[in-house]
Amino acid sequence: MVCSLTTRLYGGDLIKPILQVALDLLELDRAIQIALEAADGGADWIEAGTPLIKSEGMDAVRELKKALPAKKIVADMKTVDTGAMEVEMAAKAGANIVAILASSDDSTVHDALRAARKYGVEVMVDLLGSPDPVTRSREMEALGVDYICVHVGIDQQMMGRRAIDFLDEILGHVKIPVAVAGGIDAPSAAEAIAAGASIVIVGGSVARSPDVTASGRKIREAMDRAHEGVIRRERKSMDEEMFEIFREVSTPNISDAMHRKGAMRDVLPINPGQKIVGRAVTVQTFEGDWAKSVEAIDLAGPEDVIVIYNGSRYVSCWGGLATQSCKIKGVAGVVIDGAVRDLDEIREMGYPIFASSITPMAGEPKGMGEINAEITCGGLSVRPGDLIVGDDSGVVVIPRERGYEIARRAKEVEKTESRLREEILRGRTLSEVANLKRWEKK
Ligand SMILES: O=C([C@H](O)CO)[C@H](O)[C@H](O)COP(=O)(O)O
Repeated sequence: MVCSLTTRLYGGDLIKPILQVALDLLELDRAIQIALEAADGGADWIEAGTPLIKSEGMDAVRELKKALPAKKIVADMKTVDTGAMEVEMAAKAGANIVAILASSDDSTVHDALRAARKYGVEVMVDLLGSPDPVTRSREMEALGVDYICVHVGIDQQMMGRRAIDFLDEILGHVKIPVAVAGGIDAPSAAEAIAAGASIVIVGGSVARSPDVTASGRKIREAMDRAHEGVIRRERKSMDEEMFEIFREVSTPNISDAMHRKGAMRDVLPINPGQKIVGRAVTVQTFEGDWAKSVEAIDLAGPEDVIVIYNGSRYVSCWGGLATQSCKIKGVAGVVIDGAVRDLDEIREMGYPIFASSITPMAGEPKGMGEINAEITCGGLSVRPGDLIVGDDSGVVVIPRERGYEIARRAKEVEKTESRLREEILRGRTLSEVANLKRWEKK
């Protein structure tokens, strides 16, 4: 669908779309550096993100204003009470715009507006979590706020919600400028401007990028060219998106996204350099009995990983012929809590197999056990349909009901690490960029 740009004429001048870069990190020194790079990349406004404000207080606003005196500083307070107090503190620290929550009581909005007018700052109202955003945005406009922010929060994004879908609901219902925030990247920034947004708020796509300036420029250019016409991207299914992300991120990223959980013990790659992503087809067998393991090949497909509990380190339930059969069938890979053999053949085929031990001795096809029951593999419970990702660091299990969410969160971990790596390459130590001395959990 081609969206034509809604030209917004305020007082006769076409308003250039605003790029606001949000600094949602905990360390102020890193935030200042990223802000300077974002300004070089075309950011018009700089936002002291809520996590930064919670971590550093109003020093976050003070130091950003000091570093970039010519830029508008937005304090994303997400105020929900004591409107005047929070606006006053942000204004006195140097903020030009203060963000409050639309879900706050009208008394808080009135109080915030009174302080805003007194201290010469503007108020942006964030629709995050509003049960009736259209009605509430109209009410906020009537109360006199300066901007409306259509916002899908980071946790909501991890569940698949997109700000651009939500934006269409609001535009056309208010006359004041509308901002959009929530997982915005260059294509969705262009879509937002073409749909009629006046302000695009970007956090992770810029602030967690190894090259902040280049990422900012890319979004700036997309916004400035939106008037040429934008093709709104067809959304992939959540399953497609999930598999795509799991193929991109590492098992350490995934484990971190699950708060350092989900890794199998003593199950390692037989063929280094291989990656597997798939849904578990589980096999419960007994020492050396390889019948059910092989029968599982008949049930498994290209997006499946056969996960076997055989329980013996000394009798193999898997070898070259089974691997050949899997490869021909196109099964994504095999994970075995147990022994494997015929390594020369398996390595020759370059097929992804993970196992806990190696032996030349096989057992018998007795047919004991079952397929697609819940099993324990590598010390973890694995249910049919759970997501399995394996790489040179090992194998992780993601509960099937959290697959998409964990994929998205792992992608955020990967983005954060890419920025930290850049700062280490510039000469800082890991403990400095991670500010370990401050955040060691006592
Ligand atoms: O307001 C934000 C969020 O609630 C964390 O405080 C972010 O600044 C906003 O979502 C923009 O960040 P991205 O979604 O990473 O672009």
